[in-house]
Amino acid sequence: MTEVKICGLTTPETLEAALVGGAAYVGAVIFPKSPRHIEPEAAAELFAMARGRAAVVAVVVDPDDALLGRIATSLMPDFIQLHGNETPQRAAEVRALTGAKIIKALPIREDADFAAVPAWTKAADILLFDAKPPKGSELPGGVGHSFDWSLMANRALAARWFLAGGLDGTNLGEALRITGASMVDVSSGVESAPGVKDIPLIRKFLDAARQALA
Ligand SMILES: O=C(O)c1ccccc1NCC(=O)[C@H](O)[C@H](O)COP(=O)(O)O
Repeated sequence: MTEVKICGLTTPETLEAALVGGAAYVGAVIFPKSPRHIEPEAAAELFAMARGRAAVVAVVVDPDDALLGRIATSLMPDFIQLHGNETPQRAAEVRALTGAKIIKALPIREDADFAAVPAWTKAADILLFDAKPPKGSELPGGVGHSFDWSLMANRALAARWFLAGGLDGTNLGEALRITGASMVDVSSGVESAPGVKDIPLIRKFLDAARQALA
C-alpha cells in the first residue's frame, strides 16, 4: 500500500477527508510565511481528531527551542519534519527536546543533491525528497514543483523515504511507476488556491494512491 501524507491541513473538514480517505500521515505547517501556517496551539486543537487514525507531523523550518517547546507541549506530534537547513546534530537535539521522530526534507534538483543522504540515514527516521524551490522563493517547500523523478529510479537507499514535490491526482501513478516510491507527500496538488485544501482533490489523490497498487 502506498502511504500518503497530506500536508498543510488547516480545517476540520479537509483533515477529516484526509483521514477517511486513508492518509497515513497528516501535516501541520508551522511557518508564518506559509499560506498554510497554523499556530501550534491551534494545530493541537485541530489535530486532536487525528489521534489514533494517522501519524501527526509538525512541519518546521530551522525551528528554535522556544517554538519546539510550544509544539511539544501542545501539539505533541508523532513526527517533526525539518524543512530548513538543519544539521544531523540539530535533529538529535530536536528529537531530545520534543520526543518526536524526525522526518528530514532534502531538496533535490540533480544527482549531486543525494550526497546529503548518508549523513541523514541514521539521523532521521524518514527522509523526504522534495524539489528545490525556485530561486527567491520565500518557501522551502509546498511550492508545487517536481524534480526529475528519474533521479530516484534504481536508487538503493537504506532509509525509508517520501517522494514529494508537485504531485497531484493526475501524475501520481506515473511518479510511482518511475520512482518506485512507497510513501508520497502532497500539498499544493490537493488545493484549489495556495493554502486552500480541496476535498474532491484530496479524495482524488488518495484514490490514485490506492489505484496505483491495483
Ligand atoms: O507547505 C508549505 O507551505 C511549507 C512551508 C515551509 C516548509 C515546508 C512546507 N511544506 C512541506 C511539505 O511537506 C509539502 O507537502 C512538500 O513540500 C510538497 O509540497 P507540494 O509541492 O506543494 O505538494
